[in-house]
Amino acid sequence: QKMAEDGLTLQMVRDSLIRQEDSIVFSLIERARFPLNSPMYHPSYGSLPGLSASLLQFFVKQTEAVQATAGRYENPEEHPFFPDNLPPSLVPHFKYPEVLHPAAMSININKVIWDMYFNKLLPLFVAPGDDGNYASTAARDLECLQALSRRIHYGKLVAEVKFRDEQKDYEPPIRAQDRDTLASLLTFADVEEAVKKRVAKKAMTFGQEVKLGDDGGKGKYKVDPAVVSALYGDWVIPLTKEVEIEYLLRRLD
Ligand SMILES: C=C(O[C@@H]1C=C(C(=O)O)C=C[C@H]1O)C(=O)O
Repeated sequence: QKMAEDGLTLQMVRDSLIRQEDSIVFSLIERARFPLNSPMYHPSYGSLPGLSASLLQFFVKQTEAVQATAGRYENPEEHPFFPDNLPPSLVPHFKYPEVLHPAAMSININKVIWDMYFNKLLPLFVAPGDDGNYASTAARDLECLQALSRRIHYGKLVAEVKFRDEQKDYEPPIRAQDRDTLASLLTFADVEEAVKKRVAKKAMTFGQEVKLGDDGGKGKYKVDPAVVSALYGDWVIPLTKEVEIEYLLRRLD
């Protein structure tokens, strides 16, 4: 009956995930303009009023505080990386559609996304080196993190539509808190394959050198399409499914 209210369909949710691929690929391309710039990831670089935090951590916390004040986290699609002690929104309340079960609010896997991004992904697509552009680089990192986080937590909406479409199939494994059965119910291997191929193609299309006349830089991309495909196959898709499962486990609470 809720379905009629908000008209949400699996196709709409998938279209949004496809659109979000653009943001993810572009944010990776923008980050790849800068080398690793590792000093900003070391705790106690500079003299920051955040005690032992790295410059990057300081940057993210301060930016999230500003964005929280401007209402960013009022949107159920947004999840902060440092949710503790965020200031309240100071803008008038916007009535976002209430689509999800209230338990969705308790799910935030940004710690896992943070570790994956800095420890695994980053070294795969940025050049080594240091050009001193730490603030710009930190801003690009946060763009990547936020785009990835939004996509992965979109799993809540994916799970909600799948649950509504096949409530009878989902209820028994939810009651049994059976993760494996839920995982196989919500998996569509053909969709996953298409996603991995499409993001590689987007990395080729968006990351090519655009030239007039001769196609000089053929085969050279700003971010390796194979890395983008692996990012999705190894982390984005599995983490989206993890969010889907966490949501479904609480769906009947
Ligand atoms: C997101 C979905 O659920 C699962 C996860 C996918 C993904 O993260 O891209 C793709 C297919 C499903 O196995 C979906 O069905 O679209």
